[in-house]
Amino acid sequence: MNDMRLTERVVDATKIKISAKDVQVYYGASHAIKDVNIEILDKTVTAFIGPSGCGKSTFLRCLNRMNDTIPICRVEGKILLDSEDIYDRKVDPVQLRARVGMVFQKPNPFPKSIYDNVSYGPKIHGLTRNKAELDAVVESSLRKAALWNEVKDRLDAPGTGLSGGQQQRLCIARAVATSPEVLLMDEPCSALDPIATAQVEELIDELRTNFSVVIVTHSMQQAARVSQKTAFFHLGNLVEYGDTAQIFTKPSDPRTESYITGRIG
Ligand SMILES: Nc1ncnc2c1ncn2[C@@H]1O[C@H](COP(=O)(O)OP(=O)(O)OP(=O)(O)O)[C@@H](O)[C@H]1O
Repeated sequence: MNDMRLTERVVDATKIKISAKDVQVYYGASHAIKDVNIEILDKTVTAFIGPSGCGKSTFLRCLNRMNDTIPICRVEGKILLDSEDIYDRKVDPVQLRARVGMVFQKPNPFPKSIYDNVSYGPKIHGLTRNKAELDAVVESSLRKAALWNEVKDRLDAPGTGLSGGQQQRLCIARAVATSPEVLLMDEPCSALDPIATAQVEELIDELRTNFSVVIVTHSMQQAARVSQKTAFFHLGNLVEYGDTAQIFTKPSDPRTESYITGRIG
């Protein structure tokens, strides 16, 4: 944990972006998330950590209703984005996912050009009026994803032809192209080499100036490097949630302490 930069970290964001209340998730009869309450701040990176199978990804997927796509999955409780209940009947999940974007473990660009990968979201959501505006969104999204300089001369080349790290930054560009308010990242670096991981981590830090970022990670070093807030999950429970520096140096629950010292998980 030599590269932890805990003391540099100041949490100045106070606006609550997502508020989850008494959330339960079931897969059939199996109770995967138990009574989770959490308030996720705007313009902050929040890390979800915990042993394999503790429910990190399940809970992350609740935040943009990705669990809707799993037929046996049932979500109870309330999740508010700003003050709007995202499970309300009136909410269109497709529109919601433009506001709460997601980046997955394995880079998954569409089998289309780099340009088309990034322009797809703004096009289907009607966010631009003409080609010049679309070009501008594609460029600014690729810049936000720190990829523009590497691809600006080959926007028509297939996205799948990029390196793994570039593909993941393309997926980040695709997610930010719809100007989301929240970006969910499910182990976004697990398929990347250390150099690409460092680039994506640096990017995550920049992204929080514009978005609330929630990242699931298996790496405690990564959680310590990129996040200001950390939530520790264990057996479907949110055991402890607080400032990253506090969680890693003075956890208040013995289960958190066991995990961060390597005794469980
Ligand atoms: N699609 C699914 N159908 C049935 N059960 C599932 C499904 N997805 C997850 N589960 C179960 O829900 C529990 C939580 O899984 P989840 O993947 O959310 O944990 P996790 O903490 O993200 O794990 P990991 O770190 O291994 O990715 C586990 O018991 C898992 O087997």
